Amino acid sequence: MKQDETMKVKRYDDTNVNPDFVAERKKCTFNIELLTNIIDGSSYLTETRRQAQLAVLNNESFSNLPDRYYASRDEAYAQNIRKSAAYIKLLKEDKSISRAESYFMQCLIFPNEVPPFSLHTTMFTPTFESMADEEQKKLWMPRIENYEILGTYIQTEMGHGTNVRGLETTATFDPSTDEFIIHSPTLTSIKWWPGGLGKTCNCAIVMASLITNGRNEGIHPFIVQLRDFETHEPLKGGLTIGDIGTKLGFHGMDNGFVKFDQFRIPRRNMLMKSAKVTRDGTYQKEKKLEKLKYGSMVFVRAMLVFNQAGQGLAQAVTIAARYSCVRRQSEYAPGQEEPHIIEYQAQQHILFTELAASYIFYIAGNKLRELYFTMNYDIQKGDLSDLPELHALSAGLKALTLDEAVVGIERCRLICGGHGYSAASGIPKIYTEVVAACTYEGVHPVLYLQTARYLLKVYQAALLSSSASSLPDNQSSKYIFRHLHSERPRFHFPLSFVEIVEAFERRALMCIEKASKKLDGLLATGRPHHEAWNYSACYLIRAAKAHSHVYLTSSVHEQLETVRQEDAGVYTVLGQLFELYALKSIVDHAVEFIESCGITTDQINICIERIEALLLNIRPNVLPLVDAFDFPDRLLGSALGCYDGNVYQRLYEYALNSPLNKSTVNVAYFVYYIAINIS
Ligand SMILES: CCCCCCCCCCCCCCCCCCCC(=O)SCCNC(=O)CCNC(=O)[C@H](O)C(C)(C)COP(=O)(O)OP(=O)(O)OC[C@H]1O[C@@H](n2cnc3c(N)ncnc32)[C@H](O)[C@@H]1OP(=O)(O)O
Ligand SMILES: Cc1cc2nc3c(=O)[nH]c(=O)nc-3n(C[C@H](O)[C@H](O)[C@H](O)COP(=O)(O)OP(=O)(O)OC[C@H]3O[C@@H](n4cnc5c(N)ncnc54)[C@H](O)[C@@H]3O)c2cc1C
Repeated sequence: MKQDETMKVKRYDDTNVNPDFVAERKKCTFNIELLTNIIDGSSYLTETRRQAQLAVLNNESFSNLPDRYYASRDEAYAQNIRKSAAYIKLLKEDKSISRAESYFMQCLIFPNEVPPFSLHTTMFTPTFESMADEEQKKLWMPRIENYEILGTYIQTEMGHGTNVRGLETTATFDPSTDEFIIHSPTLTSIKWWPGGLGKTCNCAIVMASLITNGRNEGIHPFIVQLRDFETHEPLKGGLTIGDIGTKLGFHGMDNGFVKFDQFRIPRRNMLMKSAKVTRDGTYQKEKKLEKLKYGSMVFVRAMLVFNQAGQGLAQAVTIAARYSCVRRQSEYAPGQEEPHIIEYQAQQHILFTELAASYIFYIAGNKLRELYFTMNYDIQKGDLSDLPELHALSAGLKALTLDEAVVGIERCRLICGGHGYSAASGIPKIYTEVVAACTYEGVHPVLYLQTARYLLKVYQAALLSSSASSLPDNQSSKYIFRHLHSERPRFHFPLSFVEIVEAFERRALMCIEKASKKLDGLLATGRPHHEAWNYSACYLIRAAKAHSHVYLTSSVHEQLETVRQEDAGVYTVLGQLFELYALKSIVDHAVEFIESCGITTDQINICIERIEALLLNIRPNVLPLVDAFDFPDRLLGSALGCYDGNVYQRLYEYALNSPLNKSTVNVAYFVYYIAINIS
């Protein structure tokens, strides 16, 4: 990005700050900047992010409507298109903007929004790059990269989402014209949901069943032009396209539908890296590369851990923490001033456990992102050996962290009392965006079952081997080999960090063993595999969740070991958050830990006591810990969560801006009530 040397990156504006906040911030015991660097991934990324954010704040084309929460759906969409146009213009003009910079800019330009063009960058382009052959890339990529082509990813249909193999849309090869005919044969086969399809994108990757020489060869990707590049009108020849209507959130996004009626595309629009249809209609495929077609789903799932679970929960926690340090309520001691609600242990228990979770998801999410890019490098070169691991890990972690994050966001809203229910708190918007991610890119029971499928395979392999040496170091399931044939240790309380990680591993191994036994038991009664699998689902899902918890604890523990060498203050606070998250999970799943680690109910009670001690330890640092997330006020969009803590003034301004306050007597009231009463 072209840097403006005159722009100085200032962390926060320290003028006009609520005196309660000034006092709170003085209690800080650690170096906030260092912690921010850890959350971002490095000091370089912190600086990159701040420069990118500043560029957005200083650019008027990215300004929002006077108040985003009062926008109608039309206004929200129009605003997103206006900002998208300015953003894409900027990316085209300044080719030096890096991927990370553009990502940071996008987050602030579209706070808690998935903008209409986002499928172009997150799914359309990655799928095309991964599935097209070299000649196709040469032909299409220049127009994709300069946004002349704006694409979406069309997979889900009205009748099928999870079962990709069950999709009904067909792409039938017609050798007489050298074309594929894309067709929606039924009402349920209408493509439904793709982001940006309704009004915005002019092209798409369409997933459809390939039929040639009368044979159905299964689901394949095709690049399809949907709209005219000049007029933006849907192309003639068999397309009905539109927006699917209002949803729980995503108001600024045109999720769409498309019905294909014998719509023709050239044969070479089939993406032909791993499979192709020749001019005479012969189908050829490279079996080894078949699973590449699932690749963009793996990418987005892996990114959602830090981007939605980590960041979404961290934003809600920031808002709830700041508000809790301003809000005073109830008589704590007779005759004394009402305390800030942060002083109530009940408040602290919810707030600090969610604070801890947000740090865990952020840090583990960053590690998963790095792992994805490392593994994907080989995968794209044709070595798919890491794909099962990456698929299992990203599926399980997407599911677990988002499951926990949405509950956490809602808990944060609840502990803000009545004002949490106002859109002005910013939390409802965060919730509706993050909860969408629990559905898109795969519903969670299904994803957990994918992870479990992989775990059972690893477990079977471990039963046959006594050493883990056959597994590469980066395999998150290595502990299965390590612990299967080793003695369970005696755990000491309070648990050390190393013991915490081993306890999670032992619990996961037990859950995997139980799932395997359950499945084998059902198979032994003569049930067919699909039925035995279905009636083992509860065990399998428990195993997948426990395994995902292993990754969370072990990757954050690894980070802690690095921090220990660097800074004692940061190590202490991060250690407290790690311990709090881990102990709360142990208490929440006490039965599994008692059974797998040979610990007693008394020792669970020690964990409960330790949690209470940790709440006291964390209390002085609560504002600095959320300040370390370094969220600009504009990103949070919250009257309760602003850096300066001037909550009441902002709430009042928000109410005064309500469109209902534009008149003293509302027209509808006049027409339907006063007028009728008068007559
Ligand atoms: C600092 C800067 C960084 C920059 C980062 C950028 C940040 C990006 C932020 C992200 C923002 C996100 C915005 C996104 C906007 C919304 C996008 C929404 C898009 C969608 O929702 S698209 C539709 C998604 N649909 C689904 O997810 C459907 C779910 N269903 C499936 O995935 C599969 O069909 C299912 C359930 C896995 C089963 O399929 P099936 O055919 O039945 O397969 P099998 O079970 O028989 O398994 C076959 C075999 O394949 C393996 N498998 C399955 N899936 C995958 C996969 N994805 N990858 C690899 N391998 C896979 C499976 O394990 C089996 O293997 P075996 O060896 O056991 O046979
Ligand atoms: C905001 C949003 C954006 C989206 N964007 C896109 C997009 O850009 N492109 C696109 O193609 N799609 C998109 N989708 C669609 C999304 O990917 C699907 O909704 C999702 O994959 C789930 O499919 P489904 O809706 O058909 O649910 P179903 O598959 O019908 O599942 C319904 C429920 O049935 C149960 N179930 C189903 N199958 C199983 C099973 N095998 N085992 C156990 N339980 C099962 C689960 O409880 C599941 O929740 C989007 C969806 C949303 C909400």
